Amino acid sequence: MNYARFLNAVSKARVASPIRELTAIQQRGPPTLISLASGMPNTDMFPFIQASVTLPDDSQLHLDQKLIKRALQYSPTPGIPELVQWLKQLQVQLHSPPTCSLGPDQGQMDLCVTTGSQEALSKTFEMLVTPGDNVLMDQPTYPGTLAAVRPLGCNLIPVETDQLGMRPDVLRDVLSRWTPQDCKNPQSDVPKVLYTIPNGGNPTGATMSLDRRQEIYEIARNYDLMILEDDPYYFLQFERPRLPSFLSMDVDGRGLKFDSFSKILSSGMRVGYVTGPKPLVSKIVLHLQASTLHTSTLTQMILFLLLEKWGVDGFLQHCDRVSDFYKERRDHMIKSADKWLTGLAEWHSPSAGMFLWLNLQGVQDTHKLIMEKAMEKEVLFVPGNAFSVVPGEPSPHVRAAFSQATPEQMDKGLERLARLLKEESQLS
Ligand SMILES: Cc1ncc(COP(=O)(O)O)c(CNc2cc3ccccc3n(O)c2=O)c1O
Repeated sequence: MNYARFLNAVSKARVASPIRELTAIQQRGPPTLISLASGMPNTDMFPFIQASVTLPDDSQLHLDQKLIKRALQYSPTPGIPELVQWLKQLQVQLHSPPTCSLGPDQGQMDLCVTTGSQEALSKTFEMLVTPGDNVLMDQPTYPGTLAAVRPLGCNLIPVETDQLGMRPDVLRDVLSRWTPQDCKNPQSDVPKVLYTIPNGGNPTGATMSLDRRQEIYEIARNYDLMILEDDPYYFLQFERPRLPSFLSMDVDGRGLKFDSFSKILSSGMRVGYVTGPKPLVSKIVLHLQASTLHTSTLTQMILFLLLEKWGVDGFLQHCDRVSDFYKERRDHMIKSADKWLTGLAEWHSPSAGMFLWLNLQGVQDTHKLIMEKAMEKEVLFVPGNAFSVVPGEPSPHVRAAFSQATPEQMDKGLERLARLLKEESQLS
């Protein structure tokens, strides 16, 4: 892979921060190392002596006086080494990335901890996108990604999805404006980046079939596309075994995988990790060095203590429990949808994630209906136009989340929506 083709001028101009490099050297150095280099504060002045977190089995994660001093101090930008190592081993065990066997400059698998996958996504678009670029995206898609990429002045090209995720036939049709040879022409405006949410898509709940993943990867090879695999719902796949990731089939080193602990351990801890080719992950690290410096050391330490205690098997058992929890809530939501919305809306039962994508019959655009009328009925959804790649495009859809509401609240909420739809149809 020629990674220089994908970096924009800003990212090419990023160089290592000498101070951050010294932090890394100092942290790797022997205890006998005397450093008068870094401006790290003296931890003796921090008013925190110990910290403990209690787990469901009443066991404790404990940061003693020595550990908490480290946890309250600056740490390496890519993440605290023990957490980075644990996560790399997790990726190898789950995905067997072909990129592990590539050389460092050829796309060897690397990984960086980020402050939520949202930070990784925004830094990645800021690394890859130049104003005027054509960028391929799931349609509809996650508004947080649209918020990150839209201001960069690129041309977002929607690629329709259905209940099986991004449609390869539509992708081929979109790309037919160019030829595969165009990717060898630096002057061509052929797209270089494809963004997709393969599991439990936000907002559609769609999970991409294996055939489509393989077909889309081949299209990406043919047009030399980078695949941004936004995957916060990977562990919320309700069926096992989980479907293979793009990371697991990435023989070229053309993918970046964005993982998150938000849906499985804590959204407020703000810990995500991006896995991908070393040349690109290194550039993301440089961007972090010039912005957040690193994800909270304290948060990383608490997370690592938990993962070290659980081990991979224990972690995956926890993920299975979480997945089963959302599968049961999906069942409640579908049962209520069948009861109240049959004939009024259409939907597909999601096989992952926490969202149901409702197509409201006879409604041209749900925005006004939801923001005004539904509020009167005291029920809230997200109107479909919030997820459209094309700004302001009307949508007959609403996104319903089954993550927090109780089964009774889901049932009452969909009943209220049904009543609203019936009233509207009588008025029209
Ligand atoms: C596809 C996709 N990619 C990345 C992210 C970001 O995850 P993180 O940074 O690792 O926590 C998300 C999080 N999605 C949402 C977040 C959220 C936060 C407050 C309130 C509402 C929220 N709603 O509705 C969301 O969908 C996502 O769905």
